Amino acid sequence: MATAVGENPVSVRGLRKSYGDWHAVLGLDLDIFPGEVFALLGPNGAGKTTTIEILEGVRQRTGGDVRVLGCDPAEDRRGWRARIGVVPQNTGAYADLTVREVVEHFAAFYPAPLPVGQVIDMVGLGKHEKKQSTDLSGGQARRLDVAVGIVGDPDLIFLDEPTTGLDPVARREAWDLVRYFSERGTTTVLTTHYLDEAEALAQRAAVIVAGQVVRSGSLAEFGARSQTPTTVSFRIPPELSGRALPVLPPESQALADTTDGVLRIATRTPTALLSVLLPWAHEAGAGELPELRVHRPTLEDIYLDLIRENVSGTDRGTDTLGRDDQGTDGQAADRTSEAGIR
Ligand SMILES: Nc1ncnc2c1ncn2[C@@H]1O[C@H](COP(=O)(O)OP(=O)(O)OP(=O)(O)O)[C@@H](O)[C@H]1O
Repeated sequence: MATAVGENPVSVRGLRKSYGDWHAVLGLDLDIFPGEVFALLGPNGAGKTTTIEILEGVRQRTGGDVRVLGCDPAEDRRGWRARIGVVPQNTGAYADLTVREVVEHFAAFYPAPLPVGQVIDMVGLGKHEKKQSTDLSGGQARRLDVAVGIVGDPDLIFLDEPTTGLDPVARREAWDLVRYFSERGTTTVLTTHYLDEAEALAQRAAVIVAGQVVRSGSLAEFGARSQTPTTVSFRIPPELSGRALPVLPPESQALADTTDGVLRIATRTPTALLSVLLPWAHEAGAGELPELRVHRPTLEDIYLDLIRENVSGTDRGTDTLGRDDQGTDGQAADRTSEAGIR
C-alpha cells in the first residue's frame, strides 16, 4: 500500500478521457515528486479538473496508466483513500451541521486525523465553529472545504482552485496552510487560475491546453525556456530626448514606439544592457532615470505566451487571453540602436 522507495506519488502516462464524442484529455503524461507543490495550469475547459478527479479516483479514465501513492486510483481501496485529501472545485454542501460537526464527521473517516479544533483554527474558522455550515459566507464555506480536505492529515492533497472566492487576506492564509503541509512533507497538487498563486507556492507546474501538457517543469525552467524577454524601460528625460541610442548588446531591441514618452528595450541580457545605457545617460547629463524599471517576465507573462502559441482558432484564443494578439512582442521593434529617441 505504501509508495515504494523511489516511486513518485503521482505518475501518469498517456491519460485519456472522453465524454461521449468529446475528448477532454488526450494522452497526458505527468510526474509529481514527493513533497512538492505541483501546479496544474491551463485555460477553462483544458482538462485540469478531469485529470485531478481521475487521480482522486472519483472519475474513471478512458485510457492510459495512472499510479497515485503506488495504486491505481480506479481500484477503490479504503486505506489508499485515507491517505488522500481532496478539496474539490465546488464548495460542498454539508447538510444541517455546524462547522465543528462537519469537520468531526469527516475526521471520523480517517485512522489518524488531525485534532478537529486545530484544523478549524488552521483554516481561520475558530470564531465560527458553532455556526451552521449553510449560514457561512462563500469564502468561509471554502475554508470549510479546505478543513474537510486536510483533516485526515493526508500524504497527498488535491486542491482544485482552493482560493477562488477568498478575500486577499484569506488567500494568503490559505497559502500559509499549503506551505505548512509542504513543510511536513505532504505532496500537493494544485489547480489555479491565479498565476501569482502558482508562483508563490509551486516548485513545478504543468500547463495543460486542450487535454495535453504543453509545458512542464520547474518554475525556473519555465522562465529559462521562455521566449518572453526582459524589458528595461524609463521615462525619457529632456537630456536624452532626440539623442541616438548607444550600440546595444546583442539580443536587445529598442521598441520604436515612444509616443507615451517611455523608452522600452526588450533584452535577454538586462545587466549588460544597463551597463551600456547608464554611462550613456550619465554622459548626456541625465541624472536619475525617471521610472526606471527592469521587468523580468512573470509566470503570468510566460503562461500567456504559451497559451497564445498553443490555443488555435481566434475565438478561443482571444476569449481565453482576454486581450488581442498585439502584446509587447508584437510591437514593431527597432533593431537599429542608432535611431534617435523621440
Ligand atoms: N461530465 C462531463 N460531461 C461532458 N463533458 C464534460 C464533463 N466534464 C467535463 N467535460 C468537458 O471536458 C472538458 C474539460 O473540462 P474540465 O472541467 O476538466 O476543465 P478544467 O481545465 O478543469 O476547466 P476550468 O478551469 O474551467 O475548471 C471541458 O470541455 C468540459 O466541458
